[in-house]
Amino acid sequence: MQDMLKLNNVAKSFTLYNQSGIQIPVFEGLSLSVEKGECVALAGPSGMGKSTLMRMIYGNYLCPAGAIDIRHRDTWVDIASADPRVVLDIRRWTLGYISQFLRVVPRVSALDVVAEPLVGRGMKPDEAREHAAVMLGRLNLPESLWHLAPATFSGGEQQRVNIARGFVARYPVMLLDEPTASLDKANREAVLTLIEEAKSDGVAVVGIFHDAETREAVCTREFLMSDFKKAA
Ligand SMILES: Nc1ncnc2c1ncn2[C@@H]1O[C@H](COP(=O)(O)OP(=O)(O)OP(=O)(O)O)[C@@H](O)[C@H]1O
Repeated sequence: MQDMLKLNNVAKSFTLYNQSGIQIPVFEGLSLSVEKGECVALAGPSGMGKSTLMRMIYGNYLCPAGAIDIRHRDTWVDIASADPRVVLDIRRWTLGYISQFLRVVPRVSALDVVAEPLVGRGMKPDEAREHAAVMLGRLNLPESLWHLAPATFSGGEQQRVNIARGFVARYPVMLLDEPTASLDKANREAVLTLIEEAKSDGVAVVGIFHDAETREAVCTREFLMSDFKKAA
């Protein structure tokens, strides 16, 4: 199988500049490869750096040591050192990220929030909204909410808008940070089906799933973060 993501000797510490420059070591010497169709669960106790690693892969946190290589447009690109314009192109076409919380934009309807990744790829807005409607329907979001801005939605409703937005366009690599955290059983099942479909399409998935049942249902392998814990 083909590798899609390769982390090589990655390390991370935080420096708290407003608290006497205290250093918080997180992990070091971390290497991980993820192939097409795999779903790797980042596992390990709280505070081991699971969310931090996700944000580094997405390019939100700096990567001070090592490389984060992603297969983008059939060439390997190191996100850790890539030009910001290249990172944006990677996010548009190659790397999707479903965080725990929806970034709510005032006055933009749920339908348009979900359609946006497709519009960003050049699809006509009406056609993109049709795809968005299908995805919101699959995630059981009541049609009465589709034309409202998600700011007033419940936690579970916002999470489903976020998931619909993440799955409406196909990304060859996906990062999922607790995608089922606020969902009931029926909606969790809907999300698991979307993840299974992505895997069947060859998407390489990296996820954090605190719920063991969900993890066992979709993950092909666990990656234990505590093996790379950096000593204080
Ligand atoms: N922006 C930040 N600034 C300073 N320290 C941070 C920052 N983000 C995370 N940390 C620290 O890095 C460590 C790892 O945090 P992280 O949230 O990645 O852990 P986690 O394994 O995802 O935990 P959990 O399972 O509880 O969500 C923690 O000690 C945390 O305090």
